[in-house]
Amino acid sequence: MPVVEQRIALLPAAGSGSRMASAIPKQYLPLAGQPVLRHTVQAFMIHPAIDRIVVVISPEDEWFDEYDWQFAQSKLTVLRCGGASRAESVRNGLQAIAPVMADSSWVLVHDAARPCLAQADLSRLLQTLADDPVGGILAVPVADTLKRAGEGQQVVETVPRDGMWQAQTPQMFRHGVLSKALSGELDAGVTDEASAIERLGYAPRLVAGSARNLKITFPADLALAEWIIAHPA
Ligand SMILES: Nc1ccn([C@@H]2O[C@H](COP(=O)(O)OP(=O)(O)OP(=O)(O)O)[C@@H](O)[C@H]2O)c(=O)n1
Ligand SMILES: C[C@](O)(CO)[C@H](O)COP(=O)(O)O
Repeated sequence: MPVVEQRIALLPAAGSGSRMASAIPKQYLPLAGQPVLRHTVQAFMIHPAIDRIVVVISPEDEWFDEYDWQFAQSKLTVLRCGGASRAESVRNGLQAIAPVMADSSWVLVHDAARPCLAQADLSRLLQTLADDPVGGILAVPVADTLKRAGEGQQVVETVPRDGMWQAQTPQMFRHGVLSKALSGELDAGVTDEASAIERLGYAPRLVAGSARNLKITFPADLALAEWIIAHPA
């Protein structure tokens, strides 16, 4: 297969959802009548600038095949190569597609657990970074005052919030540099792709996103996502 420059959405979907405390992984919980993952796939399926969607699931996943993915068959590839951490799942996915990917291809890593990604936000990321030499991420400026807790959960400091942003996904980088960034030790400090890119000495660009692009982490987030899906921007 020829190696061509593409824009690939890589969706890590191999987590166990422990903070959700549900019987099934949160990416398969029902949201507006469909599993969470279907909404996430759909956001990239309908965007004309995305060439392929690669979903990384756990080798032990027993839920994915329970659903109909025909709607996305023209773009969708599923890889059962999820790892012990999000970063490992992303690295494994990158390695699996490497033989058919130009180093210059854009990879947009997006949490399967973020099903409310708006087309306008995705378009803004793609347009802002189209010629960027490094890449970047969707993010939102911190709106609350930040406190650092001590061992007894008492305040030890108020963290100045000027210039503080909350990272979201997609996180968009070239396949070659992202693969290099994730080839190092994936310790607890690598909680997103940008942190690995920063370790190479690069400065990813922050692209303003929306609080609607929430990550479903805790049970209450599902109700918020239901409202967001029911009230398109
Ligand atoms: N080993 C892992 C861990 C997480 N993820 C994915 O990375 C995204 C963000 O991770 P997170 O919200 O932490 O999901 P979980 O790890 O499933 O949640 P928890 O930390 O509560 O267990 C999710 O789409 C999740 O499926 C993954 O692909 N592989
Ligand atoms: C990648 C991410 O969504 C950016 O905020 C976040 O770091 C994922 O954290 P998680 O604990 O793996 O959900």
